[in-house]
Amino acid sequence: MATPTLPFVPASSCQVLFSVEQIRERVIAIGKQISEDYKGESIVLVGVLKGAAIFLADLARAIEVDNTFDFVAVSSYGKGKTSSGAVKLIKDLDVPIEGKHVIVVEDILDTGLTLSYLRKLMLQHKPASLKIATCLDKPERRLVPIEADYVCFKIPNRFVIGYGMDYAEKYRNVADIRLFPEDKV
Ligand SMILES: O=P(O)(O)OC[C@H]1O[C@H](OP(=O)(O)OP(=O)(O)O)[C@H](O)[C@@H]1O
Ligand code: HPA
Repeated sequence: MATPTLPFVPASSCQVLFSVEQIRERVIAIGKQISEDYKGESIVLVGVLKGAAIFLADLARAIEVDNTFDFVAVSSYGKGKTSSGAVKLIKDLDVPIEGKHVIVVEDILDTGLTLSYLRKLMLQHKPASLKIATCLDKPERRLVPIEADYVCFKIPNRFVIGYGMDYAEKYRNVADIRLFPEDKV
């Protein structure tokens, strides 16, 4: 028997948590903060595919200090909304980060498993410094102790979509950030 597929939930039926304007304001503020913190330095932004691609694109343009970017890819959530707990590296860095000021850029810090795995991995490359920037932080869900240095918004324990964040690979293109209905997963 074929596996039943859930009906598609249109993004328009999901409640807006943060509007395009609210996101823009916070990204600009974080970009400004980073520009002050790294005045006179060069930084490497390391985006975590795929979710962070859109936040990184906006953040990089809000940062005034010299910056380059690279991407890594890890996976733990697969097609669903719950983490399998096992983080796998799918794509490594393309450029060396030894001796560089690195900021890992994430769309969301949830259980912390992804970022604590990545932090260890990045530290093995001996960067001059390592910080974390995340668009969203869901502190109630944390399973391992890790905090971000730059956070656009702290959110409650609800599954969100949009601005790069997916449910089963969909909704990444939604321009704002929305709550995914709890009864639809
Ligand atoms: O703090 P955690 O519980 O580890 O969750 C955060 C991670 O989960 C999502 O990635 P996902 O594996 O869904 O891949 P994606 O970026 O391609 O959506 C998100 O983009 C973060 O990387
Ligand atoms: O709330 C979420 N939405 C999308 N992806 C995620 N990865 C961890 N938490 C989330």
